[in-house]
Amino acid sequence: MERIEHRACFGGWQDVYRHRSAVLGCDMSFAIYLPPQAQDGPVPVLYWLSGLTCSEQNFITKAGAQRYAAEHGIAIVCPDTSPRGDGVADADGYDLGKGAGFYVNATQAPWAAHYRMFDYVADELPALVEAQFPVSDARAISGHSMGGHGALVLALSKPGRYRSVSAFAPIVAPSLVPWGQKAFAAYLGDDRAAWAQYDASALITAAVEKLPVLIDQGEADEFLEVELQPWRLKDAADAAGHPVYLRMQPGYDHSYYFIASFIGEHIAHHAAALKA
Ligand SMILES: N[C@@H](CCC(=O)N[C@@H](CS)C(=O)NCC(=O)O)C(=O)O
Repeated sequence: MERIEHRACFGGWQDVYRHRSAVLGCDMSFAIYLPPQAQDGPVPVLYWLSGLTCSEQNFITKAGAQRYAAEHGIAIVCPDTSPRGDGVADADGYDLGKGAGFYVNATQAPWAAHYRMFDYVADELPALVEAQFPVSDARAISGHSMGGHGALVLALSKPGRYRSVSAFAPIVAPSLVPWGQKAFAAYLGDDRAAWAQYDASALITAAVEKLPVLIDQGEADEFLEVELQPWRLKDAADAAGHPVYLRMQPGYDHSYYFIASFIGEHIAHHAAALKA
């Protein structure tokens, strides 16, 4: 593992590392913010999953989260959104292939060789982070859009792994919307049972652990009606008695201006659970 960026930030450090991922079979970069409290002992970790077209850079340069992470004494780990490198399959569109891993374990050629972002985020990355940095095993997870989908699916399908979960403008029903249908058909084939394993609105009907879910969604989000449809998760959760707090935010679009506006509240939400 090699440190490739190191910057002082709100009394802590915003770093980026490169490492060899055995799960993905390629070199990967991830970002980690270590708050000032990490100098005195292990701190809890929030995992942030970004959306389509992003790398580990978008969140650390645009969300303004470090101020709140420093206030609450929480580390933030941001993985990339897909496997990377010359030997890794890709497609022309921005919504499939590199930058669009959808946090699934692909089963179909040519994707299955490297696209195993579910296992990478659930297991390999936390094991590495917990072995190498002054962090505890108290974990929270959040994300945006495709990353909101990833955060919801990971929290719903790995009971006990995370103490809290939230999302910004998540893709909540990938099996039913164009972004998800394109990616799932490519990565998982046409077996709808395989799709359901990665569909938060399907998973929430049978989740054994009822972690409260905080969601912020901009009402002026250009992807709201066709790709996001957060009411699908809310309706399924209400029917299952699973607490979902869906906050519709007038005027906000899909961008990091929206994320920056509410990230402080999300970090406070996670801090309450991580320190309980
Ligand atoms: N740029 C794409 C949309 C992709 C997009 O909005 N990506 C979101 C996540 S789904 C994002 O975070 N973009 C990068 C950024 O805003 O920094 C398009 O051509 O329609």
